[in-house]
Amino acid sequence: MARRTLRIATRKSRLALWQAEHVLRMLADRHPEIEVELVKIVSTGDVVTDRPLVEIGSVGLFTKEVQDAVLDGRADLAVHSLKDLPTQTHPELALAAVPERGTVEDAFLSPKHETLDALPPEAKVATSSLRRRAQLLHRRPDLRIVDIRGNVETRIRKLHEEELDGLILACAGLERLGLTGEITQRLPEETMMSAVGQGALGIECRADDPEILELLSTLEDQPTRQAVDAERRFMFVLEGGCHVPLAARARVAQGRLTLRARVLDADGTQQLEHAGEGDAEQAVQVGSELAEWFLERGVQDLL
Ligand SMILES: NCc1[nH]cc(CCC(=O)O)c1CC(=O)O
Repeated sequence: MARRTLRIATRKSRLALWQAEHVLRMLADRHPEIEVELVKIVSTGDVVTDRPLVEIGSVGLFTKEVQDAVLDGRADLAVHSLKDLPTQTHPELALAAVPERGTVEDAFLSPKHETLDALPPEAKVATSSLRRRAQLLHRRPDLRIVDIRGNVETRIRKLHEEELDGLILACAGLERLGLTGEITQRLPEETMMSAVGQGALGIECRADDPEILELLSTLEDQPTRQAVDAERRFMFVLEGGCHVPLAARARVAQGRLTLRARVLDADGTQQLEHAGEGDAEQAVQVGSELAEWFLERGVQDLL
């Protein structure tokens, strides 16, 4: 390595810092000769917290500024929650490594109620995700879904302060922040299918930086990469950039990949679900084929 010090671009939230430090530790373990440091960046998604995510609307709200730091040379690599990283990749950046995935499921948090199904009629549940909102309403059309913004700790504070009956968050974030004590119920896939890339990290560097690409390849976990490749291709083919309530979960075992996906309308009135499978090495193809299945059934009209 010609460079003695590697700079990792990350957001400043506690979760983002944990994730960047996790990557830093993995790099330090594998390459003790290299110094690694963090470059902390503020993203639009962190600054604009008074408006619903859907309204701000642009993709890459949490990732663009962090990518910019890599593009203009302030950092050598960037660590993102893969869930937040648009499926349309920047032409000058490469998704150099996807490390082993953490917990994929969502969690239900509630100070008053023991399960999601035990919520009283018209209970107030907070989330800013279209996917979570639609799936909640599909199961419980009576629920009042309220928008919530801010980082994980802020949302948990609001849950307790603002008379909310429940909150949905990713288990992965809560585990990383040592907040599993806040989890009331881990939601099964049937109730709340996870987002594309949920629980996984994406590490980007400049596409024309072979030294860093090779170094980062040591962090790669192949089954995770195959799973998220299938999920991301599914979303890429279906979405074409607009936000729709969509969930997808791939699993890889013994070289086989199964991909299950769900598309809903905004109010969860209609839900379409289907699964596909194939050789894990054909992950991308499994993703596009499943997306085609949804397109053939007129899912665009649903959206
Ligand atoms: N958009 C917010 C975000 N992005 C990644 C995570 C948690 C980690 C993950 O799901 O991979 C979260 C918080 C949440 O959804 O609860």
